[in-house]
Amino acid sequence: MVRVGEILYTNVHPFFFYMDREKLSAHSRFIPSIPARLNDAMSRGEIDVGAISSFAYGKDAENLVLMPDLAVTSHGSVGSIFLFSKVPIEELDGKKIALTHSSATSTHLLKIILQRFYGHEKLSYTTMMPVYQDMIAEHDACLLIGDDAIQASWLEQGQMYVYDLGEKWYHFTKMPMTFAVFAMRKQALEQEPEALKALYYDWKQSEEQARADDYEQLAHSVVKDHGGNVRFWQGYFRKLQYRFGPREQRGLLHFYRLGFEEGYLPYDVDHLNVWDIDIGIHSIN
Ligand SMILES: C=C(O[C@@H]1C=C(C(=O)O)C=C[C@H]1O)C(=O)O
Repeated sequence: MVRVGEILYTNVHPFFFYMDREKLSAHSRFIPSIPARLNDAMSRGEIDVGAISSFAYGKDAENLVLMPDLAVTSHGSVGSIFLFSKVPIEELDGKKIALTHSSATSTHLLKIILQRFYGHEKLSYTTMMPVYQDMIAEHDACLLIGDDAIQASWLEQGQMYVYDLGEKWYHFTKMPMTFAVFAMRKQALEQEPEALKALYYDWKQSEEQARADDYEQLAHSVVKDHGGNVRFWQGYFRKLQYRFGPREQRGLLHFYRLGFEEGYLPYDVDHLNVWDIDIGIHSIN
């Protein structure tokens, strides 16, 4: 049985919406959670495959392999990873920032942006539950991701400075930013290649079907759970990129390089191990 991590946020829904879960249940068990929990479960060997934070792949790269061409990426603004701040971003030095406990990529991305790109030196970070009002009550700024960030942006009435981290990353690097990757444990690939192939083809097919429908059916279902309207969600999905080609890979390697230089990664992740279904694992740098 393959244990499959399923991120609960809307941004990964295109991959899961049209999956044939009944057919897959013959060999796969789905475990839904927030990214940070799935990252930990993957590194402890409690799940075998699924979407995790791209940062978590960097931390555990030697034990993991990436599924080809699946990711959650933005080329510029992402629409659901926001820093809400009481002061302009240039004035955040010396201030207190609350971070959502659900993220690994965006929390490190924020630190890189503030420290490396804005040159801020003295920041205090507190990791918290993603409850906007609590976070902002005692801090100068807070970082939210996923549906929590979207909901907070709807609540916020224009009193705060709101920064989209995908846009900031693009502004300073001119590169895309990959937030989630689909990774699997090397051991699982040795033991369950056929089940992993079936999952891969279903994820790919689901994403293609969602895109071919211009995300309409998917958006209708998201409105029921999260509010908003169909056009909003269609626009959100259209803007996100679900490919993981050479440009996205270069952007991710650049993120790892900066993460290593800033001391967040224990080693320089200078290549990605990607699964080629016909050939096996190959290294990209
Ligand atoms: C685009 C997003 O990407 C998510 C951000 C993640 C992180 O910061 O660790 C992890 C998984 C992604 O699905 C989002 O949540 O808004």
